[in-house]
Amino acid sequence: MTDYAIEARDVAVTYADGTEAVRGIDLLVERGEFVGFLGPNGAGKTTTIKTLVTLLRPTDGSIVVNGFDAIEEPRQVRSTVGYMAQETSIDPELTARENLRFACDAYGVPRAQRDDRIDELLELVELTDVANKVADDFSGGMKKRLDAATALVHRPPLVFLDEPTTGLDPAARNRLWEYFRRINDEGTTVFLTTQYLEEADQLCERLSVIQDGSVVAEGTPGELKRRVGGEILSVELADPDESERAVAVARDESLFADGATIETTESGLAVTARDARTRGTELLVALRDAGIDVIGFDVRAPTLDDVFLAVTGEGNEDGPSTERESDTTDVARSGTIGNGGRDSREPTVSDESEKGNDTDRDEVNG
Ligand SMILES: Nc1ncnc2c1ncn2[C@@H]1O[C@H](COP(=O)(O)OP(=O)(O)OP(=O)(O)O)[C@@H](O)[C@H]1O
Repeated sequence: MTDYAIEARDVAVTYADGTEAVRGIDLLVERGEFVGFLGPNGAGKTTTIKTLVTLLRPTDGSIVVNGFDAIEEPRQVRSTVGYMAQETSIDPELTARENLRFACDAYGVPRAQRDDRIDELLELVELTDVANKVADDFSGGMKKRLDAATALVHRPPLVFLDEPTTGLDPAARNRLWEYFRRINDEGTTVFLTTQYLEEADQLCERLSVIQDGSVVAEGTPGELKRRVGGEILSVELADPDESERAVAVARDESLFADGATIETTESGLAVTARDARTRGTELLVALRDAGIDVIGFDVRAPTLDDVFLAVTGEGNEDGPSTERESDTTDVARSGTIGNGGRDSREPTVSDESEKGNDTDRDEVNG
């Protein structure tokens, strides 16, 4: 048996309108790994996931998931993956238990195993106490936990989580993290996309960053941070209008090692350099000598936000600023996890269609 949960090579997906959403990416995910797939809006994350779970047919390339060919054996792929889509798949009019029963039907879980499986999952996502309440009364976090549980009724060895915590407050997000860690500890391979870089940092062993349909960086969170090239010294000036002059001072004095990046910021300047910490005081002295007042400074290790900015050239404004929804609110009927007007039951990976029957795949070229 192959050691890989996902072996995707040179995968390209072009939509019918000509949009090249994915342009020749390779992804190798070992069984049991927890990997993250990051990228700005529209980078191609969801398209990639939909292709891996066989909802979309690649225009080019090869995909093997859990040892099954995604084009030749989509039914087998679907029976061995769980997919928690960005759009919720739960029916608000059904109870938590009924939603899970529906998912068991859809995934063909043998009748004799259903009750035990449902009890087990309700316990895992801590919804046993509200098992018989309708999902419409659940908070955003509870709905997401139920959503995650429905993706696991058939005990898939590989689960895809597409921005699973978007819109949740930190407490609700933490609770879901715990749950994702637990399923991974139990051996499930997890493929996560997120716009919260802290989430990727906390959970993922390995990350791929995608931009404009191509993978632009790969590595462990630590490797990616080291690639930023040192630490970051931020200097706050009394008069931010002096930023340009402060940058010129920092550059003129050649204070920092080759490869340093010295840029203006809203409040002053920032230096990314291997020796940012050790040469920082010299910069402060040089600024004082130039008559530039400094009111604060800070040296820190790079975060994934810095990595994201360095490799994609884009800030991650969508992440932390996303509308939030409290896990503790009793009724938080969500507008943040919309299904885009589509029937939330369709398409799902539980569809039993075989190769050649593409009615459940989104429209793509090729
Ligand atoms: N059905 C479709 N037809 C045509 N183009 C599409 C379709 N779905 C997505 N796209 C385009 O493909 C590109 C990749 O979209 P995709 O949804 O995969 O990105 P993403 O990284 O998941 O973004 P987000 O974080 O916003 O969900 C975008 O340019 C998007 O507009």
